[in-house]
Parts: sequence; C-alpha cells; structure tokens
Amino acid sequence: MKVQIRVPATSANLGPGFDSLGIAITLYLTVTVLEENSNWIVEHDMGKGIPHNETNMIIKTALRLCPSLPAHRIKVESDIPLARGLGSSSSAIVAGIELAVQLGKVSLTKTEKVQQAAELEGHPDNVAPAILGDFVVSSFVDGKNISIKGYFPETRLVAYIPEQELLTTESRNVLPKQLPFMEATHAGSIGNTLVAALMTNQLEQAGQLMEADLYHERYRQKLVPHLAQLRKIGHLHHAVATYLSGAGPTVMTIISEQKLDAFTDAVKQTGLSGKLVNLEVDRQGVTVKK
Ligand SMILES: Nc1ncnc2c1ncn2[C@@H]1O[C@H](COP(=O)(O)OP(=O)(O)OP(=O)(O)O)[C@@H](O)[C@H]1O
Ligand SMILES: N[C@@H](CCO)C(=O)O
Repeated sequence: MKVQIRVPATSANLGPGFDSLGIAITLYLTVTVLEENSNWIVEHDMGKGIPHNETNMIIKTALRLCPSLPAHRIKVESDIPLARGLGSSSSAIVAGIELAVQLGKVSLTKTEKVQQAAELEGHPDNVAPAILGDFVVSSFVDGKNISIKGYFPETRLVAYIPEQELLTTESRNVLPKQLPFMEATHAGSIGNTLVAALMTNQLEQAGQLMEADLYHERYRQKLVPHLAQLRKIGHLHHAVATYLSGAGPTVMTIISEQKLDAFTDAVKQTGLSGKLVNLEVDRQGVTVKK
C-alpha cells in the first residue's frame, strides 16, 4: 500500500476575516507513505530547521491522535513556502491528522478533523479550508468549531512572496491586546458584509470590503511595507483587492485573468525582490490517493 496525502496551501483573513476566513489555493504539500520502519524517517528537502524524525510537526500531530501509530518512512514534498503566510504549519497539521487516519485507522469525520486541527493550530482560518477546500468561514462557540464552506467567486490570484520568513508568532506580537468596543463592532460589521458579498458572488463589493480591514493590517504594516506598495499597483490595474495573506509577509492580489499580466509586469518593474506566483482557488481540500 502506498498512501499519498495532498494538502493545499491556504490564505487566511482575506482582510477583515481575522482568524475566521480562509481560502485553499493551488500550492501543495504532498506526503507519500513508504515502508514500515523501526523509527520514523521523514525525507524532505525543506531545509535544516525541519526535523527528519518523530519530532517533525507532521509526525507529532499524527502521534498525538494515535500514540500507537507504527513508525514508517515518509517522503514530504512541498511547494508551500515556510513562514510566509500561506498556511505551511496548517498543511503539516492536516497532513499529520490524515496520516493518523490512514495508518492508525483513526475514524474522524471532516468536522472532527477541523476541530482537532484548529485546536492544534490555535485558530481555524487556515486548517478549515486546507481540509474542506474552497472558501471557509469558521468560528468557535463554547469550544466547538463551526466551519461553513462556500464557493469563492471564480477569479485569479497573484501571490507576492517575499524572500524573508515572518513567523506567525512574531506577526501576532505586534497586534493590540484590546480594541475599543465601537471599533470592534465596526471591524466585525465589515467582515460580516464581506462574507455576504462573497456568498452572493459580488466580487467587486467583496474587494472593497477586503481592503477595509480594521483588525490587523494597519498594525502589521511596519513588518510588511510592500503591502501598501502592491495595493497601490493593484488599484492602478483595477485588481479586485490586495490583502495580507495570513500573518504575512505574502501579499495576495485578487484580479481578473485579463488584468493579470499588466499587474505582474508593473510589480516586476518596482524592483521588489520577492517572487510572484499565479494561483487559483483549490476547491477540494485535502485528498488521499491509495
Ligand atoms: N511540512 C512541514 N513539516 C514540518 N514543519 C513544518 C512544515 N511546514 C511548516 N512547518 C513549521 O511551521 C513553521 C511555520 O509556521 P507559521 O505558522 O509561522 O507560518 P505559516 O503557517 O507558513 O504562515 P501563516 O500561518 O501565516 O499562513 C515553520 O517554521 C516550521 O517550523
Ligand atoms: N489569522 C492568523 C493567520 C496566520 O496563522 C493571523 O493572521 O495571525
């Protein structure tokens, strides 16, 4: 048996949907399960910081769900860059949960998988679309995760991915501990209206709301000065919206296919050193091939 688990990258927040909204996108982490072994071996070329043994996040997650899981050699391939705001840690957690399900015969519904993954990640906005695919709106009520999947309007996406990593913990440290009540309700109303616009396929309206975040982008701006620059280029080229993907530093631009080339050409002319990647929404979420 050769099991292959494929998990999409994700882009969280979409502006005002902090810790709640996310989309799955067409970059993938793939785990191939090879033979049983006396200890866990994780083959990968993701860099020195990522363990090759049972301390790897994928294996740690799987063992947490199923401590008796028999050790295997696994191969991990990924085109999701680490610590760039594209949900790499969530994809590893989701792969670990699926590994426990496949090898340990752990039985979990999709809802239970999202619950487990969101508890491990600390917030559901990346793990929920990584599991369910497409666009997901998530929250916790009395400790129970509620995730609703919707159809994200047809569009193209361009990710500007800087060379430098930005850990989520570091990017959360610049956020305020509290927001005044009226500011919080206003920020929430923008997020609510954004969800309504997306669920009713009103992408233009959604774009305005995505750029009206009051929760996090203004506090993170100093860590990601390229956000304002890219948003300005987006406006000049009639992009739908430009927002900070997850905790950054990646900046995502939503744009129609017709305007995409002119936008990317303009970004290239700025001399910004990051990479531009054309993407689409992944509609499926995690898949398993046997
Ligand atoms: N495939 C993987 N295997 C093992 N560890 C991983 C893997 N992918 C990510 N990690 C761990 O997760 C860390 C990055 O997590 P972090 O939450 O900071 O960023 P992110 O998930 O890429 O971005 P964001 O949450 O903003 O979308 C990496 O530095 C690494 O320790
Ligand atoms: N909602 C999270 C996503 C990154 O994990 C944040 O912006 O910090």
